Amino acid sequence: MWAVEIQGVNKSYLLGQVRVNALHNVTLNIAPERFAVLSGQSGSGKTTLLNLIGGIDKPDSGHLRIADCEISSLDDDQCSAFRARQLGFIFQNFNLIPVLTVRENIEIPLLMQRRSAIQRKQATDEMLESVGLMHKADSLPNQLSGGQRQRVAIARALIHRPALIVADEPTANLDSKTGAAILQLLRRLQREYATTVVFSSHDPHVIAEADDLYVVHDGQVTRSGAV
Ligand SMILES: Nc1ncnc2c1ncn2[C@@H]1O[C@H](COP(=O)(O)OP(=O)(O)OP(=O)(O)O)[C@@H](O)[C@H]1O
Repeated sequence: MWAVEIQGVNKSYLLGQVRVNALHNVTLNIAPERFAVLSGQSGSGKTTLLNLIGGIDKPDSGHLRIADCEISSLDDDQCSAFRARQLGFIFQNFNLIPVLTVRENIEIPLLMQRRSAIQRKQATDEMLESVGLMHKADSLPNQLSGGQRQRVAIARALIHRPALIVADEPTANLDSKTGAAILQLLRRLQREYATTVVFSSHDPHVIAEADDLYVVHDGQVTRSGAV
């Protein structure tokens, strides 16, 4: 079974009267428990591809199987339920909820799964320890540094033990030292939690960490093989 199986996927956007072909006949497979990096220039199609893998958007044609589920054929409710159970997301801009504390942000995926208060507390404490933020549990996101915010986002992405984590340039808004620390943290937890990560970036340090590298160019994807 593949963690991500994509066959003949096409995606275009209508920009006024002009149709922009963002992805053209993309076929790729990612094995479970890999740290897969999508690299490519700005505008090459990385975010479009991650949005399809994460079930945020749908392809015009082709097949997408994620964790053994054909997500391109799910309706909106089924897709939301699938995302809540099987996927974790990490974004460039952190996307934390500003009025919730660090602890409350991290436990959101467990609330969506209606886990009990005791289960949520136990799992959140474990994640706070893993990402080194126990001392910030009751802080709000705007009281944290960029690196700390991304640690919260990593904890939130992992807490429900998803099959796959989709990370769209999560180090792009961080200085190089903080970015390197975030990369190492995610790499360590990806191994510890035996999950698959699909990470988009054009940073050579991220590319050097890849188990598998895919290069996106003008909406087409080629595999560069194990690094
Ligand atoms: N909502 C949209 N409407 C119209 N065109 C879009 C839309 N989203 C993306 N595009 C176009 O699709 C192509 C791929 O964009 P995409 O955002 O996937 O690239 P990217 O590789 O993620 O770029 P970056 O590294 O700058 O984020 C680009 O030509 C872009 O202009």
